Amino acid sequence: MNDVTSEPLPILPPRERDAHKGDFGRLIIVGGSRGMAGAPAMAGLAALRSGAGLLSIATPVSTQPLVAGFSPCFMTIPLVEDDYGLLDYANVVDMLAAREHFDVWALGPGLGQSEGVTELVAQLYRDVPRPMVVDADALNAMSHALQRNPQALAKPAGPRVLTPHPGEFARLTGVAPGGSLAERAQAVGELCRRDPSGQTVVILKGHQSLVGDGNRYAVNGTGNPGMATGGSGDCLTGVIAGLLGQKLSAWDAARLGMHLHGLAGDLAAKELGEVSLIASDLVGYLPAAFQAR
Ligand SMILES: NC(=O)C1=CN([C@@H]2O[C@H](COP(=O)(O)OP(=O)(O)OC[C@H]3O[C@@H](n4cnc5c(N)ncnc54)[C@H](OP(=O)(O)O)[C@@H]3O)[C@@H](O)[C@H]2O)[C@@H](O)CC1
Ligand SMILES: Nc1ncnc2c1ncn2[C@@H]1O[C@H](COP(=O)(O)OP(=O)(O)O)[C@@H](O)[C@H]1O
Ligand SMILES: [Mg+2]
Repeated sequence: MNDVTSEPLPILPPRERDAHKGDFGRLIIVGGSRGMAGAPAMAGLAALRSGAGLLSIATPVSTQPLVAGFSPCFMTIPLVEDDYGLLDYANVVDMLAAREHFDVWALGPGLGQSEGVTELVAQLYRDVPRPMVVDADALNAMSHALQRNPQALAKPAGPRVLTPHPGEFARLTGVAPGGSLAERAQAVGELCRRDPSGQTVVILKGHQSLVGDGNRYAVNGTGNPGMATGGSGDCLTGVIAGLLGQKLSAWDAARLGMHLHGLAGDLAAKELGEVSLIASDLVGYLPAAFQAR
């Protein structure tokens, strides 16, 4: 199977002298819940380090001040929560109303699992006409949505990049972790083809992460086991969203995002040693990874 670099990786165009933040994407991350404020924050920092123009994080009201505290660059949107700090149905209408305002959406980091989360994620997945990264608990929400509606992944209103690790992939597809590269690629292809409109790209993460769109497949050659730590995947979500905000296609943003995310992990491991790698190191080495290409 080809490496993600076998097909030339896209080069981000030089920035015009009169560029402004709107040129590089207005992103929204829907994530976070009580006890998991870090996940959307790591995704948000990674998105900004990857070049996004503007970033908002929509998160339950009790988590909002914690998320906002991670960076002065974060704008935050409070979401109605239930008694457990998880999203309430009430958010669906407001968030759908925002679907035209933001250029790129990323759903899931730290979102938690509840009826309200499943309802909100399933409707945003179907109706947002913009590129969207779907990760973590948003993938778990889509697993629940599929039980009610087997067509929940079909014909989304815009391009989708799904980023499951093997556990999330197994919940979504019933395909257990492991298997050969060819078997994993076949399972990824079947998941992509749940969307006959051909707008879905899937990254199956872990050692030898692979990306597919139902026709093309590629494996990522960067990264190391030092990245097997909480927050690494949240960071990848942010990188891909940041690249989508700079007008890369879903396929190109996934390939370049995987390559640079793993390169950042390799640079960090070289400097820090693999065992000491934490997700915020990954975020810190992203600028170097973007330069190293
Ligand atoms: N600081 C924060 O706020 C953080 C918040 N986070 C947020 O937590 C939420 C839950 O996400 P999560 O991935 O932590 O838990 P979960 O969905 O139960 O899956 C874990 C299970 O899946 C499996 N598995 C995973 N990888 C595998 C592999 N390579 N190969 C094989 N199996 C593999 C494995 O299952 P096992 O084998 O143990 O049965 C493992 O136990 C999510 O919203 C995320 O954003 C985290 O990002 C951390 C930092
Ligand atoms: N052994 C490994 N080698 C290379 N990359 C790895 C390894 N283990 C994990 N990763 C990478 O780290 C990230 C882990 O994602 P995920 O499990 O979703 O983390 P989290 O949800 O805790 O942020 C993925 O991008 C995966 O490819
Ligand atoms: Mg994850």
